[in-house]
Amino acid sequence: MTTTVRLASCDLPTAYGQFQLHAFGPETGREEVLAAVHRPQPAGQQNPLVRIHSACATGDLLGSLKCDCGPQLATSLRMIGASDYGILLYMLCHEGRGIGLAAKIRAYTFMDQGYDTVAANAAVGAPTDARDYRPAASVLAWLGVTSARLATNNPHKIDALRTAGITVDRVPLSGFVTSDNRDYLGQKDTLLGHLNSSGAAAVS
Ligand SMILES: Nc1nc2c(ncn2[C@@H]2O[C@H](COP(=O)(O)OP(=O)(O)OP(=O)(O)O)[C@@H](O)[C@H]2O)c(=O)[nH]1
Ligand SMILES: [Zn+2]
Repeated sequence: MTTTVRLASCDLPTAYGQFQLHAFGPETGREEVLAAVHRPQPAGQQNPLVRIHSACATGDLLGSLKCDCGPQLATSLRMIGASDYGILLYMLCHEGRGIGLAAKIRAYTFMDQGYDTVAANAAVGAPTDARDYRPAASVLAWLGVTSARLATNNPHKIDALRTAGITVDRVPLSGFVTSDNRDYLGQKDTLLGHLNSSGAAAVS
């Protein structure tokens, strides 16, 4: 595995609050993780609210109703912006559960024919999930995070941080169900082992 290093930083005022941005990636190559840190009193709070968000151009940018990424991202940013210490890790390298945008779009055409999300990935020759969370753990280590409240329904993210020595409490981030994403959210629970992605109660 290549080492994840900080490539650039700046301050950024946003609709959700003031953030410090850091781009991380391998020493030679493209950036992989955008870290947005909201910490109004830098010396004070520990145990940040953390969201590790896998890039989803269709959901995050276009408002796709086929998944829950868009509302999960907006809700996370609202929660982080309202917190005393919060961190969004936007995983640029995790589009399509790590298989990339083109492969995800190809998989969507199979899902439109009735394939579930696992079978659709297989139909395009892609693994079910190709995400590596070690860069996210490296970024949190760089930020000095030793314990976190992680907003997720995905147990693999929790396991990855714990393996890296970070203490994790889970904050559920579910309930963003639409008629278009209902089947997919159910498949996340039954096929991918997620913790009630399709649950009724949304985090506010
Ligand atoms: N291959 C594939 N990727 C998808 C599909 N729908 C969403 N994605 C991608 O899945 C990633 C988000 O994963 P999810 O399983 O929705 O959620 P998660 O990030 O694992 O878990 P949470 O932390 O609970 O949100 C993003 O990179 C999306 O682009 C799909 O049908 N096929
Ligand atoms: Zn999505």
